[in-house]
Amino acid sequence: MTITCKLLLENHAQDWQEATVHPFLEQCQLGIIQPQQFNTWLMQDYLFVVEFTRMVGRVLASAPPEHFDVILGGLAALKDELNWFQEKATQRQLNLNIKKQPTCREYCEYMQSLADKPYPVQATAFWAIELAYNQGWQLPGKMPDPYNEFAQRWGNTDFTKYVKLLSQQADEVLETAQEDIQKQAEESFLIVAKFEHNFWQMAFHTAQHESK
Ligand SMILES: Cc1ncc(C[n+]2csc(CCO)c2C)c(N)n1
Repeated sequence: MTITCKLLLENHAQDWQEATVHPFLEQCQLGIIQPQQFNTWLMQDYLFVVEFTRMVGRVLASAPPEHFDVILGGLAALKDELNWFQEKATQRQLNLNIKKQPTCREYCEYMQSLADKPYPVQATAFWAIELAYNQGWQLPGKMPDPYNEFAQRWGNTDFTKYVKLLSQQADEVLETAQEDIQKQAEESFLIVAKFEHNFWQMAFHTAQHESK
């Protein structure tokens, strides 16, 4: 049987729940997240998005030309995204010239390792990483300021449509992929889910002295 993005979400509902539902996001929604927790997330996520941008560049390099439109759209959005992170950091007087925490570093190393994987595996991981934020920031419901800006950024309908297109592209190539490649795609989905959970944990359990 062919694996699809929908089936991955159905077959691994528990793992996906842990990736997208977390006290960090719930406490943003309640307006009670501590600044050092939020700032740790913001700074580490900037470093993550830098590496993610490189990953998307490599996904483009592996993709068939019919998939370029969507991926190039994603890369254009990342240009804006990186500038926006810098703006947010400046507003909060955060220095982005910092080291990655181990969880962030391991996730980034994993994204680098995807370069050696067949395109259907890369396309599945790419979709899963984007979906994690699309759902995670949307599920808790309307957030108070200043978190609403973050929730809107990744929970809005245009971003949801873009993530849907990513799933269609992944499904399309999974359909003709050999069984062992489908298996690798499934593994990549589970690894992304685990790293997403760990990333929330990292920010949520940050110690005060580690936040700057
Ligand atoms: C840990 C972590 N996982 C996923 C994303 C999702 N994401 C990566 S780049 C980007 C902008 C649009 O492509 C989005 C939403 C993230 N930021 N951080």
